[in-house]
Amino acid sequence: MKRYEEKPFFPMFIDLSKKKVVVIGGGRIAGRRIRTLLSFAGQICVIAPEVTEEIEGYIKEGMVTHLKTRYAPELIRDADLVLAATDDPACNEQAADECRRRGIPVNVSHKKELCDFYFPGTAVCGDLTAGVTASGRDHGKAKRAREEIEKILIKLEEETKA
Ligand SMILES: C[C@@]1(CC(=O)O)c2cc3[nH]c(cc4nc(cc5[nH]c(cc(n2)[C@H]1CCC(=O)O)[C@@](C)(CC(=O)O)[C@@H]5CCC(=O)O)C(CC(=O)O)=C4CCC(=O)O)c(CCC(=O)O)c3CC(=O)O
Ligand SMILES: NC(=O)C1=CN([C@@H]2O[C@H](COP(=O)(O)OP(=O)(O)OC[C@H]3O[C@@H](n4cnc5c(N)ncnc54)[C@H](O)[C@@H]3O)[C@@H](O)[C@H]2O)C=CC1
Repeated sequence: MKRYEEKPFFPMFIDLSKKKVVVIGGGRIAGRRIRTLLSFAGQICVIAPEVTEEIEGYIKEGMVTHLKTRYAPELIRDADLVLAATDDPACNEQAADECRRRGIPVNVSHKKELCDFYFPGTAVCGDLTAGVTASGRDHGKAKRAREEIEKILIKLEEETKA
């Protein structure tokens, strides 16, 4: 697929509240993304033989469902969105291929060139939601921008309330 790298990704705000997001892998990165997605997604399913304590907590609380197994193509059949976030590049790439065949948007955490969308830094405050990306070139900068935006959103919310 051709990548129009001279143009930034369009920040589209999509309704995930009735959608199923499947996260493949249950490590640190998966945990960070799930933590964000909990505010947005209707259903989150994790596919991984082992998960971190953080994710285990979400599962116990009923916030996330868990398929305690390795990735297999049939497990993502009913997914609306997929995050391939295992530490096994071959597995992530296989999942990305399967998603392309099925027309499911996929994020591949070890290789930005395979991402249909980047995972943004997010800030939510009242009705205001912001997402930020550094176009895949500087996640640290995206994080700093998100932190600054968060402060602005909090300030705006307080001003609106006053
Ligand atoms: C391209 C992108 C694709 C995608 O969507 O996955 C991608 C790719 C990669 N990130 C890597 C590493 C780290 N990423 C972070 C953090 C964040 N990364 C996020 C997004 C993205 N990361 C996408 C767009 C990036 C952009 O906008 O430029 C954020 C915004 C959202 C989120 O992940 O929640 C979040 C900040 C959230 C916030 O705080 O707001 C940290 C921690 C830190 O910076 O503190 C580390 C250090 C490791 C660690 O400690 O985890 C590596 C490994 C290579 C390397 O180390 O460089 C790759 C792979 C590659 O570059 O090919
Ligand atoms: N995009 C980003 O922001 C970042 C991406 N990365 C990349 O993300 C990937 C994951 O990193 P971490 O979460 O730190 O790894 P981790 O080692 O904490 O977790 C890996 C997880 O993948 C699971 N897993 C392994 N093989 C699997 C399979 N076949 N099916 C299902 N689950 C499987 C393991 O059980 C474990 O839960 C790495 O490839 C790394 O290169 C790393 C840092 C930041």
